[in-house]
Amino acid sequence: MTAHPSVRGDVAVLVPAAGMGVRLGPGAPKALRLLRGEPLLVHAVRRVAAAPSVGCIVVAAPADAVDDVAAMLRPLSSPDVRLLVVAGGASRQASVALALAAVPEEFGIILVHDAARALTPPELVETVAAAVRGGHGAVIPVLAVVDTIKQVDNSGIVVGTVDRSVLRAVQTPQGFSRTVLTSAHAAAVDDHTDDAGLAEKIGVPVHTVPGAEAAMKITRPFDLAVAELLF
Ligand SMILES: Nc1ccn([C@@H]2O[C@H](COP(=O)(O)OP(=O)(O)OP(=O)(O)O)[C@@H](O)[C@H]2O)c(=O)n1
Ligand SMILES: C[C@](O)(CO)[C@H](O)COP(=O)(O)O
Repeated sequence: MTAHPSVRGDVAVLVPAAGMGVRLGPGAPKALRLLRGEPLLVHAVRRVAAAPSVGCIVVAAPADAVDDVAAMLRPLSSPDVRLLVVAGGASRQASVALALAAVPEEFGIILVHDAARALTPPELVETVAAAVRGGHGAVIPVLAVVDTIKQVDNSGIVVGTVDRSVLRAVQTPQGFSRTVLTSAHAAAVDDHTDDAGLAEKIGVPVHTVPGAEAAMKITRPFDLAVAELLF
């Protein structure tokens, strides 16, 4: 991955971690489930904190686990990286909004990540931060789509084949100037699966950078097994 010059500590990263992990199956909230003996959230925050640009991390934890999560993450904080934990909300978007409200005023660049992308390399955090620092108001990491994509109707019959050359699979962290992210959330009228979708809604151009295979989202049991192997 390309190395970028970075400015130590000018970036805040929001880590929504309040989801239940329904698709992963029964158990603790997904961010607290273990990968090689440590919670997914610990893996994710450790990698974010290792990115030189990051000066603050705000985690949105399950509401009944805020104190436990703060204690769990305390060893990852340092004089260079402030760590805050707030209670998350009923949707990812609500959790991001609650974390955003807690970001100290001095941070003008804000990235939004997923605890579920536990193995995201610090270099990807740097790449996204550098693109925002370079003047893009909204930045997302993307990968090419490798499968053929079909559109189907309600009975499962194929309606057509989509041109995959114009499609991208979107990852996190997604990066924003503070103004764009706060305006996008303030204008939100319905739920979106990512923050760039909110920026699109207010007419902000969204810049893409190359994603990373290791930034895969752990969603289903198969993904957790893959992450164990990748580790
Ligand atoms: N109310 C919610 C829902 C999701 N998230 C977070 O948003 C990220 C991406 O969501 P996803 O992978 O879909 O997690 P879950 O919502 O936990 O998964 P599921 O839909 O299978 O329950 C995760 O880190 C998750 O913890 C959150 O902070 N608050
Ligand atoms: C934000 C995200 O990870 C980008 O791919 C994704 O949209 C989250 O979606 P989910 O349905 O909440 O897993």
